[in-house]
Amino acid sequence: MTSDESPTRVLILGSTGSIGTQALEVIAANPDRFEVVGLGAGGGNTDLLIAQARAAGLGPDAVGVANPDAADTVGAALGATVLSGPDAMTDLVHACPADVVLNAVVGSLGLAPSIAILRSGARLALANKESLVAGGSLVLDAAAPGQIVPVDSEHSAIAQCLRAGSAAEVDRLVLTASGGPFRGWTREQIVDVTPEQAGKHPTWSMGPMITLNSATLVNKALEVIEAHLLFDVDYDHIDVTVHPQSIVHSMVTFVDGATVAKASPPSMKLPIALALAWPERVPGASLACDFSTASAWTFEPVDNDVFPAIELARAAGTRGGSLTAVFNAANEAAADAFFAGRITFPRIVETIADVLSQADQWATPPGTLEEVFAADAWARRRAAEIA
Ligand SMILES: NC(=O)C1=CN([C@@H]2O[C@H](COP(=O)(O)OP(=O)(O)OC[C@H]3O[C@@H](n4cnc5c(N)ncnc54)[C@H](OP(=O)(O)O)[C@@H]3O)[C@@H](O)[C@H]2O)C=CC1
Ligand SMILES: CC(=O)[C@@H](O)[C@H](O)COP(=O)(O)O
Ligand SMILES: [Mn+2]
Repeated sequence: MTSDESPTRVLILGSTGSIGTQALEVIAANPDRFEVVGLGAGGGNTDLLIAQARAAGLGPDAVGVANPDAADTVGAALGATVLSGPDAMTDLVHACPADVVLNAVVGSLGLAPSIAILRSGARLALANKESLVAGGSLVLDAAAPGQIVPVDSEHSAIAQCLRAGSAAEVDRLVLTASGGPFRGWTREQIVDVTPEQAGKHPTWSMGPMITLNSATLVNKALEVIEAHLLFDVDYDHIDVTVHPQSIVHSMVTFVDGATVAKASPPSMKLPIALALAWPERVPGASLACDFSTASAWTFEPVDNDVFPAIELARAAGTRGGSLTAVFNAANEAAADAFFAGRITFPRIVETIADVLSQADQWATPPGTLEEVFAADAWARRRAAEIA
């Protein structure tokens, strides 16, 4: 960016979450480069949202809150009604012209906003991987080339590695996984895992849902689907390796045998800043690796017997249609049941498998968003019944 350019206008959906708050820190550190034009959230933390809106100098017309009661609270504090209700995020996209919209809400409820962002012509800085996994080809069809820029650390890493060669020169994508808090555990050991144990990620501080997904390796399963969709690489050319240090964020192996890796200490500020400024890098976004002291980076295979989620996702993704939406929705419902103490930790992924085994009707490509929503709703119902 040159000094005579105006700042990039950024709208943040999910501003009160882990990604949203880090994005606001990136923006606050670069006021000449970025400007916040709107904020949206669920309504679980009205004090924070009000403080964020005031700090950004936003009026109520640039704020959206899904929960209507929370929206009343936020509106009262900001002096007028804010956008509210289940469509508040898409309404916000329509109300706030932006250059970049960061979709950092959690879950497949991010799908309609992702489509609205793409239709608005803004760049979609995509943290909400569930919207891509659920919407699949519908999301890709709504996007212009290069309009979706990944925020997810692995996919941001792959996008950076791909600068080293052409698409035709790519042999394999290699996603790294931390392995989660139960790496090395047996099937017997994971039976008694509690939500509290599953909420302690070894290397990243993140929201509760993605932290649980990392523990089951469902997060990596969703990321394999995400990588297939974003980079148009077949499932049998996408590998996962367990890298407990979370410093190498993913790799690309090219046809001549070269593997290009992207490394940095675990911080989401780097991929967030890069997605907001894409294709430019933001100086000082994150610390760099320190090679003046000894360190070890290790890689090991995934234990697919104890953690079968990735193999399930490959099978669902390879069969296609809305089965990836079914996978994600079954997981969201099973995760709710686990958090509520109704099922054990291994039953989360077993529930996904059970739901997928009954989901043949959803194997055809969806023609409309409504078909995806129907698959999503069906899978939640089946998962709740099974759980
Ligand atoms: N955290 C991380 O490091 C990473 C996250 N991601 C992905 O980014 C997304 C966000 O994750 P994370 O920040 O950890 O999640 P958090 O749980 O920390 O934050 C979720 C955000 O979504 C908002 N939200 C919840 N329900 C709604 C709703 N109905 N409408 C609008 N907004 C809603 C929450 O608002 P409220 O506070 O009001 O409830 C909150 O702002 C997920 O898809 C995750 O997989 C990807 C890579 C890394
Ligand atoms: C930071 C990020 O992108 C997360 O998706 C992270 O990768 C989760 O860690 P796991 O590798 O344990 O799933
Ligand atoms: Mn990730």
